[in-house]
Amino acid sequence: MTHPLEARAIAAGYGKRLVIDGLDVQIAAGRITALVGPNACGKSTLLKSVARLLPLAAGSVLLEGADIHAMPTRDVARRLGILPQSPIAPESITVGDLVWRGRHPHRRFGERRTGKDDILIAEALAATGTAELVDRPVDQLSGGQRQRVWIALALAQDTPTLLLDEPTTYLDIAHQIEVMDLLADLNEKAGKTIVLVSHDLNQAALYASTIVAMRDGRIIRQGPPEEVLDARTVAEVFGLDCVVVPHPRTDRPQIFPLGRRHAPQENS
Ligand SMILES: Nc1ncnc2c1ncn2[C@@H]1O[C@H](COP(=O)(O)OP(=O)(O)OP(=O)(O)O)[C@@H](O)[C@H]1O
Repeated sequence: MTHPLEARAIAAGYGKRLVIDGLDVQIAAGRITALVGPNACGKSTLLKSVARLLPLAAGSVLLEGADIHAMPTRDVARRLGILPQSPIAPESITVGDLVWRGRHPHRRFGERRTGKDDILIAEALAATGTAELVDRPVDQLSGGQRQRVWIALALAQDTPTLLLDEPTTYLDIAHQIEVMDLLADLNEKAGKTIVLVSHDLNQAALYASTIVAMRDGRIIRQGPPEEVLDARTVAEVFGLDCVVVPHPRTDRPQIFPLGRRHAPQENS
């Protein structure tokens, strides 16, 4: 089976320093995959590398089975939507104009905006609760409003695969659930493949069917939350002692940190 996205022995970093080196990952089609791990372990670097936002020092990335580096940019943008960690909007752009940019990869030069564009933009604004912000300049929004507008842009792009770097940062708890429910819905109903970076292990456990746990630029464990999110992995990846209890509704593992771990990890 062809994976929507696959990294083969990739190396990437900044300047001469490689953050990831010889890393393999296969993203399952039609699933939600969460990348978790401590600050600076390389989650964003991995996401940017597979999205072609960062050059590879070695290895290859396959998007729907084809070498992403050999693909025209427009073709990549039709297949892959990405929400980077700190996206920067053009100065004074309005919400409506920013979300409209999500439609650009789908049109030829000079082609007019169509009814389908209008529908997809309206849907993206409605799904993210940003329709009433449509005429506001993006740089005057709150952090949470802005984050939802960027998600709307990624949705308007209407790609089969979405990569989202910490999509719920800046969001209050209700909006976090709203965005995660929206992603779950897109995954279930539209079959979208979703890869997200998350610092919230419990949220990742609830929504993702695959957890990829990273440390020091390497994948330490990968699999369903029930298999990956145990006390041993949390100790190994984050250096924390914790208890794991099943979520009362879903039975998915939920982590309660007890404190930093002082004992050597090998003795766990
Ligand atoms: N633009 C950059 N230039 C130089 N070094 C960078 C750059 N971006 C990231 N790094 C470094 O690469 C390493 C991995 O960073 P990365 O952003 O991939 O980590 P992360 O796991 O996403 O972290 P966080 O959870 O803090 O967002 C870090 O040491 C970081 O300082």
